[in-house]
Parts: sequence; C-alpha cells; structure tokens
Amino acid sequence: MKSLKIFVVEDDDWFNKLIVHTLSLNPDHEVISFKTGKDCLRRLNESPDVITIDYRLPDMTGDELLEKVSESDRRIQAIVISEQNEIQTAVDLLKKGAYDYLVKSEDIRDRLLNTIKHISENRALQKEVVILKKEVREKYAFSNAVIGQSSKIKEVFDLASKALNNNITISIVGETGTGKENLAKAIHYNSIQKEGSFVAVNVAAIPDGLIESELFGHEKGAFTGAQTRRIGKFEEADGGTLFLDEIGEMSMNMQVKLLRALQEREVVRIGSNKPVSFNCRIIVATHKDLKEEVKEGNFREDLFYRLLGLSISLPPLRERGPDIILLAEHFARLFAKDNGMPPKRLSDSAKSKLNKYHWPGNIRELKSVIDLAFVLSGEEEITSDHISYSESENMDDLMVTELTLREYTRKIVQLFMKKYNNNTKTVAEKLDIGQTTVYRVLKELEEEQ
Ligand SMILES: Nc1ncnc2c1ncn2[C@@H]1O[C@H](COP(=O)(O)OP(=O)(O)OP(=O)(O)O)[C@@H](O)[C@H]1O
Repeated sequence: MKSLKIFVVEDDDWFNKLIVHTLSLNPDHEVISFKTGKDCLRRLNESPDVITIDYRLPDMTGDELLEKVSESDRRIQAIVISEQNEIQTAVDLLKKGAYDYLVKSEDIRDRLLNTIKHISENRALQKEVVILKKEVREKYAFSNAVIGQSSKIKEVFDLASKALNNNITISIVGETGTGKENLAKAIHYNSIQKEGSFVAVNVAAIPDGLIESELFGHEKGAFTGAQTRRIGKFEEADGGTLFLDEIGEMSMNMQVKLLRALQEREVVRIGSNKPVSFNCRIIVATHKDLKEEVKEGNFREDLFYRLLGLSISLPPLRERGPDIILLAEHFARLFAKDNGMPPKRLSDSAKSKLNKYHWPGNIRELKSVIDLAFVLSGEEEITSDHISYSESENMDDLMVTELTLREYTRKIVQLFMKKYNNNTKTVAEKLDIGQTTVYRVLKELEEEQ
C-alpha cells in the first residue's frame, strides 16, 4: 500500500505534469491530479494526506480552497504554490493553516520534495505517538498495571477509583518499592487527565539549587548556564498529571514557593515576572510520615494540608498475603516475554520461600529476585534454590519474618551451618543440642527441596 496520498491542484498543464511526475518518482506516493478547485473538493472524501494548491486557480483562489480543505479535514496538509514571492500572502496562508508556501522558481522540485518529506516524517511520528499512547494506556489499565487481590490492595483500588473523574490532589504514602509511582501512573492513564502528559519529578534526586528551575522553568539568561528559555515541569504537565516523588525531601525554602504556586494555580519562570497559569492534577508521594515531619518542623503544616487531598497508603508487600505469589508469577511472565523466552512456573518450595520472606525492598525487590531466579533456573521451573535475597539473612531479619517454631529452628540451624563452615559438631555445641538433632534438621531441609 502507498503510504502518502497526494492531490495536485494546478491548472497549468505543463506545471501540473511537472509536479505529478516529480512526486510520482517516489513509489510510496499515490498522486492524483486536478485542474480546478471544485474537482478536487469533489474527491476530498478519499482522504488525501497532502494537497498542493496553485494559488491562482480558474474557479477559486488558493486561500478559498485552503479554507474549504481545512473545514473538511484538518489533518490534510496543504502546500500552496504561487507565481510570486509575496511575504504577506505567505504569512496569511500559514496562519490559515497551510503547511508551507512555495514559489514557482527553478528549485521548486527540490523544495517540494523536501516539504513532502517533512510531512511524511511528521505523519510517521504522529502514527507512532498514537500507537505508543495506546500501548501505554493498555499497559497502565488498572488490572494490568496494579497487580493484587489482597484485601489491602482492594482498599487502594477503591480509593483510587474515586479520583479518576476529578482533579483532586492525591498523596501516596508507602515504603520504598511499594509501587507509589506505578499507582500514580495507573491513576493518570485511567483518569480524565489521560490526554495530557504524566510528568514525574523526583524531588530527592534534584539538587536544591536546581529544583525551582526544574519545576517552574526559566527565561533565557536568568542565571549562568540558562542559555535558552526552558519551560518547567508544571507547564509540561498542563492538562495532565504532575507527580512529585519524595516530596518529604523538599527544602523549606522551596516548600514556600510550591505552596504559593498551588494556591495561585500559576508559576513564574525564573527571570520573568509574568505568571503562567497551569491546570494539572498533582500527585505527591513519600515514604516518610509527613505529619511527624510537620511536628518536627521539617515540613510546613500549610503545605501538608494543601497536599493531603485524597490520601492513599500503600501497604508493604509483606502485608499483602496472596499478592506476593501473584506478583512473582507476573514478573516471571514479564521476564519471559521481554526476553523472548518460554514461561516458567514457580515450584511449591519457591512459593513457600517467597511467602516467608519479609521483603524490606517490597515489590522492586521481588521483581529483581524473580528476574535473577529466572536466569538461574532450568528450563521449566523456578525452585527455592534459585531464590536468593541480596540482604544477608542475619538474626535480626530472622525475627522480622513470622515463622513457626519448627521453621525458626531450621533457619537457625541453617544460619549456624553457614557461620561455622558446615561443621555439625561446632553447630551442635554452639546451640547446645545433640549432633543428631542437627542431622535431623538438615535432612528435613533436604527433603523439603
Ligand atoms: N501492584 C503492582 N503490580 C505490578 N507491578 C508493580 C506493582 N507495584 C509496583 N510494581 C512494580 O514495582 C517496581 C517498583 O515500583 P515503583 O517504582 O512504583 O515503587 P515506588 O514506591 O515509587 O518506589 P520508591 O519509593 O523507590 O520511589 C516497578 O517496576 C513497578 O512497575
């Protein structure tokens, strides 16, 4: 299939042939020629991508035809071709929506091909953007993006769903890796803000001196290094969602400016005195207890209340019961898909090991544990042998995870075996138990695997 349909409207026979010939040299172009504006309008329902319009047609002027074309379909790109180089006419036509204004000069063929090439590239990019937007939307459809069926995560879904049809500020609190940004994106792509952009700023990652310009933008020359004007994240997120991660790390000085911007719903770029209004949803996230931060004088109380909005608390993974395995299976499928590999299942021993761990790094940690297990495991199955935690399991960690006495015994024996180089005699002495007990526990562990 030809990728670009071009209508050529030109009453001069010789020039018409020249343009048609020039454009038809590219096999991707389907070129249809007309002598009058009316003939062209009659076939507009065939949805051309581009129309080249002679400025002086026998039945109407170039701008009349341009207006009719844009009224009928704004996506059609019009190139007006004129005998004379009249700047004012060119400006007027471009204002009316013409893509380009070319003069019938010697290099018209090259210039026309160049313009068509730009249009073609723009079209391809636009198509790509539409496809990508659709993909992102599918990826962040709630059921695909926020995996979980535990009662705690269901409460999160219920709360989040209340925010989809309005622009209420949302504050998400949760330990590191609990999925705060993931939830913020899912809310954005399912909300009335979804046509705008999702713009994320990690407050903790930007040095204090740069955060104002990052959020509010700056004018050219506003400070050393500001070589061009740059719009800030508030303006970038206009119509969409601004996600401020690690808000608890913001300096007091910047908190005052943020409060002012949120109250006035406008920002002032550094080096300017003209306020620019914005209209975006704000979602903030933190792993800190902001109320405590307010009490300690690290966070402004007025800003705290301004940002509180709909408050969603994301539970740590260890409190999400069945979600641990659901997520583990999800990440195993994802790893297989991303790497073009066949899927693998999780053995019962693997599931049991995953369920017993206390997950200090939450979902992010689970994802990397599963990625590694996938790589280390055999063809079809991930077993407990392939599951290893980066954090060494010391006695403190042991107590964080809730286990039965029998399971604690096994863990303790395992730890001591590691510590004393698998010397069962020393382990038995250190634990003040018989060596046969050590053997029995080790045998049980072996049988379990
Ligand atoms: N419920 C979920 N379902 C599927 N994937 C999830 C879920 N929650 C989080 N993830 C994934 O876990 C990883 C960590 O999530 P995310 O970055 O959103 O956490 P965070 O709380 O914002 O982390 P931090 O506190 O470090 O900023 C990401 O890869 C994310 O896609």
